[in-house]
Amino acid sequence: MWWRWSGCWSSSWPTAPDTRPRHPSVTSVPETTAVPGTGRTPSGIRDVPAGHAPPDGSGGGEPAALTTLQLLRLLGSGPRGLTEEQAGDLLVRHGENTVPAWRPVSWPRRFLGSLRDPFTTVLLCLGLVSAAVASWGTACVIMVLVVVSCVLRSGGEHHASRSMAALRELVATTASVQRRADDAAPPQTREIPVDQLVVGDVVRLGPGDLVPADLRLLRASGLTVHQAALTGESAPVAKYAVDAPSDESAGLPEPPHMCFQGSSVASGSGTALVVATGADTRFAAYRPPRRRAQSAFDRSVHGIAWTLIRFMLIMPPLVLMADGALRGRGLETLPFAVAVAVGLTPEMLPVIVTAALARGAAALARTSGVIVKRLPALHDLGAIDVLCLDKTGTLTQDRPVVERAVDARGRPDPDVLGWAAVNSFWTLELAELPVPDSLDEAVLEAAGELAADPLEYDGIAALPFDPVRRVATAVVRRPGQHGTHTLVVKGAVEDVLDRCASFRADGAEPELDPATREHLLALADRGAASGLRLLAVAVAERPARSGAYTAADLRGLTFLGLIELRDALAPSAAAALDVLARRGVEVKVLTGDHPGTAARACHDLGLDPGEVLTADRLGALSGEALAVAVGRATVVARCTAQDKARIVTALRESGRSTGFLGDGVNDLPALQAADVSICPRGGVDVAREGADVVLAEKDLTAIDGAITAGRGSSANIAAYLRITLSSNLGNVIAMLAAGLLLPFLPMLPAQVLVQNLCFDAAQLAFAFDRPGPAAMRRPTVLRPRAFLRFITAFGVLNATADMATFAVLAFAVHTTAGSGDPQIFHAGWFTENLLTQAMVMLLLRAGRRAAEGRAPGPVQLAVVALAAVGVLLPLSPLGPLLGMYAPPPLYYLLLAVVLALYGVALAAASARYLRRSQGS
Ligand SMILES: Nc1ncnc2c1ncn2[C@@H]1O[C@H](COP(=O)(O)OP(=O)(O)OP(=O)(O)O)[C@@H](O)[C@H]1O
Ligand SMILES: [Mg+2]
Repeated sequence: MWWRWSGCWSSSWPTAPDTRPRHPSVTSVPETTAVPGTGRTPSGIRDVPAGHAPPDGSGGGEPAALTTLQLLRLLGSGPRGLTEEQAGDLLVRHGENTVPAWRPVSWPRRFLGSLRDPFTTVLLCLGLVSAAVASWGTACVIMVLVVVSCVLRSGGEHHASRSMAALRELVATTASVQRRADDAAPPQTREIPVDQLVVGDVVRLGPGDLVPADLRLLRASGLTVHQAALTGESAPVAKYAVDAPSDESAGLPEPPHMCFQGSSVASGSGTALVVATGADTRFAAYRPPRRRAQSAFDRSVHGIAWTLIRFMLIMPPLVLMADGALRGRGLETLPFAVAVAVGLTPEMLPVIVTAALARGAAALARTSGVIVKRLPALHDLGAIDVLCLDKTGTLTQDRPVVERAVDARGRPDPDVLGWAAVNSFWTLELAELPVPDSLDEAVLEAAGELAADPLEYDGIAALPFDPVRRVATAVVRRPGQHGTHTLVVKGAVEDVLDRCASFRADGAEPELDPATREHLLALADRGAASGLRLLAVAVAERPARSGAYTAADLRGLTFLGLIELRDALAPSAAAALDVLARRGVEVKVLTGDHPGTAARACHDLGLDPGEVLTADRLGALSGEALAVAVGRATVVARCTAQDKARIVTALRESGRSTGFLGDGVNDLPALQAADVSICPRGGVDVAREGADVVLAEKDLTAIDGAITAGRGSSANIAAYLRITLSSNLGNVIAMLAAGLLLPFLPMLPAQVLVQNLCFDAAQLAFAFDRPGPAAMRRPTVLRPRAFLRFITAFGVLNATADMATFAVLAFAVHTTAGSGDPQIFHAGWFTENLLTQAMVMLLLRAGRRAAEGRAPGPVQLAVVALAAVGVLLPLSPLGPLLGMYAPPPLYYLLLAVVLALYGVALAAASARYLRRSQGS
């Protein structure tokens, strides 16, 4: 939006050549501060091109080329941010910060979209065939079927997407913005919804934040940014503030002093000015397609659908040929053949899928505050058989408390805590992180009680904690000692020891030999084994200098000691782990922490840690070998973000449905790799934004609820498919057989279609069913082969009942009326079909033995309505219109016997099926 101000461009803004370091891997704060008024105002004068086109990906446009001061003036802002009033005006004038492509799809467009469904296409083709042979009745009924299913589907989808959008709002991303109540007031940092941001706002960035708009950096500290969504480059890129950019740096496609919407902060922090929002951002112009791999459930459903479509397409010619060959009938059978094919279509499948998932998701949000952001993720949740999670905050509460601080000899030493506090204070202070780390908070709190004062030192520079190096560094200066800088480092024990050359003990600083190193690692292992989290602390003195500090400076440190912190276990974790195990979900803990700490936490929660792996031992393994190694382990410790992702990918590729629960920047790649990504609401923005499922709290119990809801929805969808397809198949077999046996068409096309419409309408009730306990016990998997076996077996059973009906019908008609009337036959079979269908709906519900558990209201209603229509329609005035006359009373009596026998056979077969599917 910045070019809306282009009217006030001047061609004589002063700028200076860029004298900043090019690519500092770490930048100390004073060097990158680019806020005007700090005495480093640009000197030289140069012409800046006026009034250019909007950013076009060819160089970041003018915001990248101007000096910070010019840009702030141009946007009417200042380093302290806008006032609330200014921001309000700008918002009204230029609109919200939303990308147009994210706006919801309209109802009519959804309707047209639903016409593209393969089943609908096949139905439309069949309708055209009927119209071509002037079978108008069939063609009309098919059209009605198409319209009804499309209206239901697009209506359902529209409704579902609206409620999804409302749910997503609840977990929408916010931005930390710095604004002032009025001109005189000091700036205050607060969280606002991202869509309220305006050009000129000053925002704060921290690890895991999404870049909320296109930004120009004012200050940065160790900032690296993932730009994969824009550039495809997966490694984080260093970003730093530049007061007066050179032509060369401003001309780069992604200038180092600009951050663009669509990227996210990997490490470090920064303060930045918003230069473009909404449709004017570069991301709005270029939105890469985000395609996800199909989940196992989608693949099975698609596989089954396409098998059916092929079957439907060969059906009409088959019927025609058989009838032609055996009965000498010609093209007049075509409408019937078409109707048979239509009868096979589960055209309500998309409607049921959307309805079942949307209902499951809504119930989940209501009852446990779990928000499913992508509907199909709900059935993927139901299919999870391995759940990987991080330790901190999931198994533990992530509220660590310092237990003690010890020196290299293992003796309590308050100095160690004092230095740790200096490190925590100055990294937080200099890096301006929006939220402090829980370990830092704990250190500062404990140090406060000791009256240790980090303010005795002056902060020079900071290298905030980074999950790859696992250390945080502060550079400080003692008052009065201007010639010396002290590097204070704290972090994971192994990583700190790797950077130490000596250790402090009893006032001396002997060399750190391998034996002492082993001894110190053993000291840490002992602490970890009792469940403590550990931080090692080290320092080094260096001659003062003005250049930036980098990770390369972290060598030759002096080890001071360890801080031991206790992080209580999450109260509900033990019970939740137990439930997950009983539900057939294997849990794996992938953590960045010490193997001992992780193993102890698992042990205390009743999860056998077995052999504890560390990620470096998995280093060389990949693919299948990695999956096998991880398959045996419960804990993999010292994982980097990439290790977590590698493990999740290997598990997935070995055929397991893998979920991942994590909340940090170091969990992001694994979240992206998993079949289902789960993130608590308190997780970092970028994790929450990309997650499929957001939990109200980081609580394992909620996951169990979500998995159950997923299994419930999938079980209902599977039940719909099994019931519809087996009865449709049964009917087709019976129709083909009857067509060959009888001198007339066994069912008129219109009858086939009306019957089909009744089945479909009744089965919509499955979206409301509560599946039985058996469906909830194991991960839902739809194995197409087992599935096709099921529908064949039950289809044949159904066809047998139909044949028996033909026999009793012939007998009843023969003994009472003496003549076989096609209309009576049609009516008799219609009634039987709808009644058997009603029985099947009751007896083959998901995961239940016959008659186990009462069906919920909608299912009962649908069953009763279906049976009533079956019996009453042929007797009503509509009967003759559809070509049906009432059969004799004797028929109903005999039919009751057939139905009773069928019911018994169905119940026995379904019990057997349930036993076998549980056994496998
Ligand atoms: N703020 C910090 N300063 C210094 N060191 C830290 C800090 N936070 C964590 N560490 C060290 O880094 C190690 C790994 O931490 P990391 O944050 O990567 O994993 P985690 O969050 O502890 O585990 P999980 O992956 O289970 O969430 C910790 O064991 C700790 O020693
Ligand atoms: Mg974490």
